[in-house]
Amino acid sequence: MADDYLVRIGRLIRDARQHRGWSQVQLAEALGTSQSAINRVERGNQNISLEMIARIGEALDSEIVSLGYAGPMHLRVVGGRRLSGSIDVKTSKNACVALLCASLLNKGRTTLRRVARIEEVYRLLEVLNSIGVRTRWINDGVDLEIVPPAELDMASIDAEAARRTRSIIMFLGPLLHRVTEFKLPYAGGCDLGTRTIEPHMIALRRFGLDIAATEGLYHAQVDRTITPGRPIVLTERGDTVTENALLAAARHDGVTVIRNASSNYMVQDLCFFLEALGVEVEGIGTTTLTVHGVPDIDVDVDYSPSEDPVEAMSLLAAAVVTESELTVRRVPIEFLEIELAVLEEMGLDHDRSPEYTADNGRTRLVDLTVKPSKLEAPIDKIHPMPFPGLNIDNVPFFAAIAASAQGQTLIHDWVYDNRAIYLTDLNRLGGRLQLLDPHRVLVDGPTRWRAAEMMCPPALRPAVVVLLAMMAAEGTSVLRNVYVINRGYEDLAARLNSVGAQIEIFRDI
Ligand SMILES: CC(=O)N[C@H]1[C@@H](OP(=O)(O)OP(=O)(O)OC[C@H]2O[C@@H](n3ccc(=O)[nH]c3=O)[C@H](O)[C@@H]2O)O[C@H](CO)[C@@H](O)[C@@H]1O
Ligand SMILES: C=C(OP(=O)(O)O)C(=O)O
Repeated sequence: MADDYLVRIGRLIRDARQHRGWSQVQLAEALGTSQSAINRVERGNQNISLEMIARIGEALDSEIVSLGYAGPMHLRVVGGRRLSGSIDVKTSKNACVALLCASLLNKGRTTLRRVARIEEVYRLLEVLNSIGVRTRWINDGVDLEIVPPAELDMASIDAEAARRTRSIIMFLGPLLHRVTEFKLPYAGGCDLGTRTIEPHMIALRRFGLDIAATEGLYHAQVDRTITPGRPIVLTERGDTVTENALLAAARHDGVTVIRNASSNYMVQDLCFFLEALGVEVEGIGTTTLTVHGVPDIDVDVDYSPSEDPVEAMSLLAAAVVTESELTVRRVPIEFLEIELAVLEEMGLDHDRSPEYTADNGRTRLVDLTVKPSKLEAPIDKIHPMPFPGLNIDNVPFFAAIAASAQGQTLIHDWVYDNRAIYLTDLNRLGGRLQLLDPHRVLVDGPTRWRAAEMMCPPALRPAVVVLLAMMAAEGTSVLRNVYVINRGYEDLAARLNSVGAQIEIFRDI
């Protein structure tokens, strides 16, 4: 029995080490011991003290053993502090998840640079690992290396991890080229109301994919005699549906035309990656994409996803609500132009550096310095549109910004059934937001924010908006259960602390 525990603890340590991207030698050096000792520990052949487990956990920045269930993460925010200095935008959640799915197209090794270390990525890695894909963090845990097996083990899929993310839906496009029959758990994710997958089904049917949904599973069957032929016209200009169609087209032996395609940032990043795989894509950045498929992709590819415009917007909003001067570096400006035009009309004072190129060699970046400004409510309503409109995921940040402005702002989030409703959580912090209907919120500003203790709304962007308001509120606030924030932001608390915030992470015992 004791031996069994040693083996299990050894396995946990090995996983945590690999997750960190360390070799046994590196861990041994950090602990002042030998590689052979680490090897014995990982194989369960070494009695190990609690003190040693704690030291290993510390070295690997990972809690190896917790008492019972490791409780949810909470944040304690001491608000009213001004931010200052500069902060870098990380790579985007939405491109990273698409690229992880896209790695299934490739028989060779895929290396993705500076992948966001976020829960959404971790869930997809768990799923990939469970079906036999080897992944490891390299270069001090910064980059990710992905090597698919010759045959995928779909029967062993980690259904629990899969159900926690909607992005799993993007396995369909690549998988239809690898397996003729498979089961995939229903796509999950934030609670934003109904999110149909019908447009995905309609697009992928053209590649012979037939899906029956029963008992929490999509039962997929592929008829390889069916090929797209005439152009695929998407019924919605959605981001992931466009990506799924691209992923299916990438290995289709022929030319596929996709119309009403999203030209949003993550789609562009995926197109650049497909080009690196040798798949020619015409029309990148437009709503008609022409894909010259390559049936057999076997290359060692190295790609750097670009920076996240939604994280850039979040950081910019943090500066606005805390009335700070803050430089947000590596802002993908093309995907934030409309937001900035609206903010400029509201009176936001900011400087932009000359443009420079992201590591993908394509996306244009700037450094943006936001200055404390007297904001006025915009005359027109704030509402999203598919790119190049105001980004759907940036809309919630306008609720916090509007609350800082003088006057009334109408926010119309037509996209999601539930998301606008969560914005009224800001009222617990002194906001004056009136829900006109499930999609429209009238925000009265300016706001004298006050501290509060509350549960995180179960939706990523509204949750971050609440956190920003807590940063603006004098006193100590508590935000409970922040998994949804960690789903999309890497080390947000620590990074905000690095520019002057005071946010402490704590957990229930
Ligand atoms: C992993 C990823 O990339 N996620 C993004 C992606 O999700 P994803 O592409 O999965 O978004 P959905 O397909 O759920 O679309 C979002 C909502 O918009 C509606 N809709 C969309 C397009 C359209 O032309 N008409 C229309 O009505 C859909 O019915 C749905 O209710 O796009 C969303 C909308 O930009 C973003 O919030 C998500 O962050
Ligand atoms: C809704 C979002 O993403 P997802 O598609 O991952 O739920 C988001 O990023 O705000």
